[in-house]
Amino acid sequence: MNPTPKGEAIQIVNGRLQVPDHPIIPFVEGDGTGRDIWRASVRVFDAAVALAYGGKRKIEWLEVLAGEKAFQQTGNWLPDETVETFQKYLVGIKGPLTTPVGGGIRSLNVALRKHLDLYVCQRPVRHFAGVPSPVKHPEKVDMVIFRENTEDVYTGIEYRGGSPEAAKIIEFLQREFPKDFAKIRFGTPEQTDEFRRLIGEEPEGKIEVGIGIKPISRIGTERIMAAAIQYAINYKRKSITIMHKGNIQKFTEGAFRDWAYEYAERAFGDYVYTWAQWERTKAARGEAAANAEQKEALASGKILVKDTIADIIFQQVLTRPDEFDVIVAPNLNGDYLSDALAAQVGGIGIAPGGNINYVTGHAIFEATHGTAPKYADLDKVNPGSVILSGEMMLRYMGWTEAADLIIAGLERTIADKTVTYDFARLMEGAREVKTSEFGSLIIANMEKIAAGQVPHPEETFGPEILRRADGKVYPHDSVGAVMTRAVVAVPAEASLRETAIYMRGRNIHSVIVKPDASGQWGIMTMRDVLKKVVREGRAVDGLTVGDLTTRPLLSVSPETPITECAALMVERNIRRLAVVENGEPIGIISETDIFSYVAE
Ligand SMILES: NC(=O)C1=CN([C@@H]2O[C@H](COP(=O)(O)OP(=O)(O)OC[C@H]3O[C@@H](n4cnc5c(N)ncnc54)[C@H](OP(=O)(O)O)[C@@H]3O)[C@@H](O)[C@H]2O)C=CC1
Ligand SMILES: O=C(O)CCC(=O)C(=O)O
Ligand SMILES: [Mg+2]
Repeated sequence: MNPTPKGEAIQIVNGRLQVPDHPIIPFVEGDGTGRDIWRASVRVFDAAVALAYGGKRKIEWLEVLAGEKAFQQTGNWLPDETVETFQKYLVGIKGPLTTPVGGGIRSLNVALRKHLDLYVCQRPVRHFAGVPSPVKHPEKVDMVIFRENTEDVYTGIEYRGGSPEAAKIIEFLQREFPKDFAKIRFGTPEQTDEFRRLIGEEPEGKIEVGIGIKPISRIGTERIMAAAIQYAINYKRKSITIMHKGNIQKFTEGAFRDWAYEYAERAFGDYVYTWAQWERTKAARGEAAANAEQKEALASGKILVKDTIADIIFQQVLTRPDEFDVIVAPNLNGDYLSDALAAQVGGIGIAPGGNINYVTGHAIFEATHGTAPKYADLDKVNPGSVILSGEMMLRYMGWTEAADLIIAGLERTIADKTVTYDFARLMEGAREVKTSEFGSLIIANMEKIAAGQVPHPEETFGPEILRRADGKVYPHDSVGAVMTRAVVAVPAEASLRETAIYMRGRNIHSVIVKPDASGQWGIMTMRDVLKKVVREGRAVDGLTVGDLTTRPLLSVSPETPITECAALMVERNIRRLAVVENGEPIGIISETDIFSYVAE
């Protein structure tokens, strides 16, 4: 390990991350393609931070060893020091690490998640304009997988067929649960040999049955569900789908579904409406009453919590992607689904993730893909997944400006059709570039965007979600503590129809309108559409958001006491206000936010 760099540790105080200007962030470069990818990615992270904060902030990187490099240098695949360093510094990032199939070491990736109890594997899946995709409407894919990250068959309690351990478990089942033992198809030498004879093979007089154990707990289910619901509330997501194979695995995945529903209703009843509620109402008062209840709940802004069985979900996310938003899954289902969904938006080269414990604050960000060994050291693969994992890390730290810049630089680079082999092979007119070149182009584009030399790509592509207040702490009874922190900003030229479709899809009632020539931000609300278009009988086509925008923004600061804000809203007869800090909108405060505060 390198000597500890100058800088300070990120800490968590009263459940909030405290990020110094020079945080020490441990990283593992990873095996295989990890080396090329890390070299390109770290340059992008450093450039984004430097451009966003003009030298005031800087990440002090601390390399820690894991995988092949660790084994070569220390004889240990995952040195204790690595785990301790991630423990100490709270937030880190890693490249992929190799796991052999059928034997050898257990996964180091999984070991790290378990050591730090990183119970959330958060994998956003969204489409970047211009990225090639095998589906017709990749832009409809905007989902976030919340994969439970510490339980399930991923726990790794397994016994090799023919081993004394497997024999012991089988004997135990035979003795204590004979009915269940009888379900093992080849659990006795007689059963095994009978089939061997049938296919003309010699009997062997022995059994070889591998045994795996799948633990799924109530508390483990509740904490992943809590993270998913909180995310859906914070980011105005409209539904949460529980993915499970509970029809077959009744007491593990079936229980996962039931516990998730129960918890959602118990802990977040004011925010969600569940299909379990719908079923109960249907049983008591009929289907029409259940439908009416659901309709009313969703109209009031509640998030729909539903479930889907794990096999059919793979078809539904392809054929009806707009019906899926946040997806909560047990460990293995989430693993499968994240690779499959990545394909819909351009593949695993652009699939980021974060392993997070929202209680302790520990987090290690990493790509969804593995080491892709056939491409190792060829400077060929797409570094996009690690770059976007770093973008998630910066957002988690509250360094939103740097994160935004990475997204903008990446979007511009893709829009320019300068891409790595995986996109180039599917994109007409693309110029294939190396891993390192792709990183350099993102940096060059970020520099131009920061200097205002090229339009920010989001200005061309429509709605942008501003998350300027992520990670900031405001006084308990102030607007900042209860406001909605994700602000949807659109350019005034955006079409009204497209914006209305976007707002309806996400159940949002207002959008912030980007500054006009005088630098003033504006707002357009659902009510403006009713008042200025529908009531007046105007045709929607041809109208832009700018036609309905109110400028300047009527706003409050995040420090405004909630009582004062409520008085202003009542006095002016308005339902929502922008929250502005240093001249920039950082949130929206609505009647519903204030009502939730009162209810809590
Ligand atoms: N978190 C982790 O560290 C993970 C580690 N692994 C480990 O990685 C090793 C290899 O696993 P494997 O199943 O081959 O899966 P990989 O994800 O490593 O690679 C599978 C295929 O995905 C494509 N791919 C992967 N990374 C990129 C990239 N950066 N840019 C473009 N395309 C990419 C390539 O497709 P194509 O051939 O079409 O070009 C590649 O052949 C295993 O030991 C596995 O256990 C796996 C997943 C996660
Ligand atoms: O640890 C590994 O090797 C594979 C892990 C994996 O595929 C994942 O977590 O998505
Ligand atoms: Mg995987």
